[in-house]
Amino acid sequence: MSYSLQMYCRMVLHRVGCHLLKKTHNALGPPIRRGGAVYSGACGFREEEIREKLQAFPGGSINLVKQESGIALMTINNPARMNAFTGTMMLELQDRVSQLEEWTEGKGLIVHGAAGTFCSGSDLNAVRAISNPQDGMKMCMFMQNVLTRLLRLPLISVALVEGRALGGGSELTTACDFRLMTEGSEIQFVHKHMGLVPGWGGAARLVRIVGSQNALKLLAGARKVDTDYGERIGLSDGTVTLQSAESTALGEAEKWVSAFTKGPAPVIRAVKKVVLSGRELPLEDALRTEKDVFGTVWGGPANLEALARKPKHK
Ligand SMILES: CC[C@@H](C(=O)O)C(=O)SCCNC(=O)CCNC(=O)[C@H](O)C(C)(C)COP(=O)(O)OP(=O)(O)OC[C@H]1O[C@@H](n2cnc3c(N)ncnc32)[C@H](O)[C@@H]1OP(=O)(O)O
Repeated sequence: MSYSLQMYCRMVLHRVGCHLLKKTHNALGPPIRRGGAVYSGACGFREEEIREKLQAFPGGSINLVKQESGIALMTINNPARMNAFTGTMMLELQDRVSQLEEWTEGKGLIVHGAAGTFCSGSDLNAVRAISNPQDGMKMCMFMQNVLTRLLRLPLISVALVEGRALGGGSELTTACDFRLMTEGSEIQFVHKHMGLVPGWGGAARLVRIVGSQNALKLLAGARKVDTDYGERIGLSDGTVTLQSAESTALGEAEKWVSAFTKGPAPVIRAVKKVVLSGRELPLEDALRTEKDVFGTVWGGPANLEALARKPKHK
């Protein structure tokens, strides 16, 4: 076959391949599918198996209030155990994330702990009972799925840290867009002291938040992060101080996040989506996602109303 015929055939095959790839990409939508889990049956993850095991460890709850303001409050509630995650709380966290994925008016989320402390990680009684490698890996995959979906919610999320955030509790803080800490609170990745590394996705997210050197210090040193150090390395986005005798840390956190959720829900949710794809996707995928999301707000009610107002951004 002559060279020019070879080149022609290669060009045709290349064009057909690109066309099929483009059709597949458009059909599947952007790589970050709503509620995109990391592990599925396709990679041997049998969720029903771990759900059954986690059911055997009851106690505590994950409470959720979806407010008129568009800001939801999620409470890690197991105060007798410093808000440690029992098995049923892990399952409830998955249910609450599913509810938030369906909340189309939502704009923000504050995750906090009951009784003035954040969360002391997995319930050690449950951990001891599923300490074999197989069950440990299944729990790890389950919690990675749930926390990845939490971070990917089209809501601006804040972890409000009061008291202590330890182990899995420190990992939970990294599954929010922002972290606010109260005076005297501490975030500590204690995993090394447990002979472990993070398993709920906390290491992967921590590197993206504070950089690999700081992540190494926090994990290899199991270093306590207080408000000053947290702000210095970028793990904390602010220290919550009570403005009056009546104010509460939760109220101050709501004021803080409200600065970013003011505006129509479709626009705020679109902002989170384009930042999320910029954070997670290769450039060209992120650009395509941005184009898709732009198309949902361009000429929409908020855009047309703003144009009619002849806005002046003082
Ligand atoms: C992927 C990581 C993940 C995993 O591997 O699955 C983990 O998160 S492993 C768990 C990591 N967390 C810990 O190791 C924290 C252990 N707890 C503590 O260090 C301390 O309790 C504290 C959180 C620093 C608080 O100390 P203190 O103020 O002195 O209170 P107490 O220690 O007396 O605690 C009160 C009460 O709560 C129970 N508790 C606390 N944390 C847990 C926990 N993670 N699991 C189960 N129970 C917990 C503690 O036992 C006390 O109960 P009583 O003994 O009945 O009084």
